[in-house]
Amino acid sequence: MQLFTEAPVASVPAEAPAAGDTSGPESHFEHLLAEDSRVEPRDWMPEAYRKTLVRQISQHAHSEIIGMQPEANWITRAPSLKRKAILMAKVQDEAGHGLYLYSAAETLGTPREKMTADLIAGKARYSSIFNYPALSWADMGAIGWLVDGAAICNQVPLCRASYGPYGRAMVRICKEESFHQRQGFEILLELANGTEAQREMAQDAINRWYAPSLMMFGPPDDDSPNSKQSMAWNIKRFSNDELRSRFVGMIVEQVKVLGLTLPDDRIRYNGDTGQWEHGPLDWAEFKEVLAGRGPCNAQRLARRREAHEDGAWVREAAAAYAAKQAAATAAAQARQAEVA
Ligand SMILES: CC(C)(COP(=O)(O)OP(=O)(O)OC[C@H]1O[C@@H](n2cnc3c(N)ncnc32)[C@H](O)[C@@H]1OP(=O)(O)O)[C@@H](O)C(=O)NCCC(=O)NCCSC(=O)Cc1ccccc1
Repeated sequence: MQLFTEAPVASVPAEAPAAGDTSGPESHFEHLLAEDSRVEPRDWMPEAYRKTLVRQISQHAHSEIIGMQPEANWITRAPSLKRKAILMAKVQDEAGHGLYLYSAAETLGTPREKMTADLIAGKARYSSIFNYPALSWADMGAIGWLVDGAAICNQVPLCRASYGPYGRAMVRICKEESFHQRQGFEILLELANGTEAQREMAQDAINRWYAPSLMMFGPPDDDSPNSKQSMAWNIKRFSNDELRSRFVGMIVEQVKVLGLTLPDDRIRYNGDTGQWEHGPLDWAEFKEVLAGRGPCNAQRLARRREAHEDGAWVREAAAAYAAKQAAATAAAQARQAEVA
């Protein structure tokens, strides 16, 4: 069974300006985009391009970190040692994704401390999906299948994003998300083939996560202020609606393997447009969640703040150790200089 539809591409190195292209850094930047090549941290870039990347990459990093919470809540309640080990590994992977992404954003000149401060102050966005509660074990299946599935659909094209550090981080992240999606699907498959109560639990989880997972792709194209410019800069390769349609086409087939249903009887393939269509989504609810008034926004931020405060001693210890190492290195260099 095909779980995701597009293979990640290898990174394309930034090329030197073409012969004759000596008219300045702006034209080098335009040349890189025209050649569909990578822009690297050393390259000149318009301030608006830098700002857009910091916005998107930091939001993405925050989503990975906040996104650990709904599943971390279930680690102690996983139904077996094997499930517990798998879930723990998955949640750790999400932390790793957050760290790659913060590192990618830092290459644009924004320190991680600033991004974290914005998040815990409630000033930064993270994906709407993580403001919904995980109510049963079946939600671990639905999150893996639908949430990681939507993340893959959105992120595989980002492997070709024009900014090198972002695109390269996405290649690795997509490989891991693909495993996450399979583990979620497998949880649901086992429940779907279990007792009647387990089957109902799986269906209930799909019913609750379906619409929020479709909203992960962002507002409809005619209400997406950033898409046009991000596509012109080769950051986004497809529009929000195109990716949403692709995702619907993927899960509508996969749900048949589960023997379960999607809570949407308006799904159909439109042969004229080549797009999968779905029933209406509640965009008023989406806006409420983005405004901080979703079911779990307050809880997610409070938990993130608490974890940051609890981690203060680790940051202090790491800084003290680094200072000690730097002093020892400086002393050794001074001794060597004396001997020489
Ligand atoms: C597609 C989009 C999300 C939005 O397109 P854009 O062109 O950037 O914006 P557009 O003009 O269309 O929107 C207007 C405004 O609405 C905001 N907004 C839109 N949608 C959302 C939303 N859903 N939630 C919250 N806000 C949203 C948007 O920021 C903008 O506001 P701003 O102007 O900033 O104030 C894009 O940023 C992207 O591809 N990001 C990278 C992928 C990424 O971040 N993935 C995260 C999930 S990772 C994951 O799940 C892995 C995992 C699995 C399991 C467990 C743990 C982890």
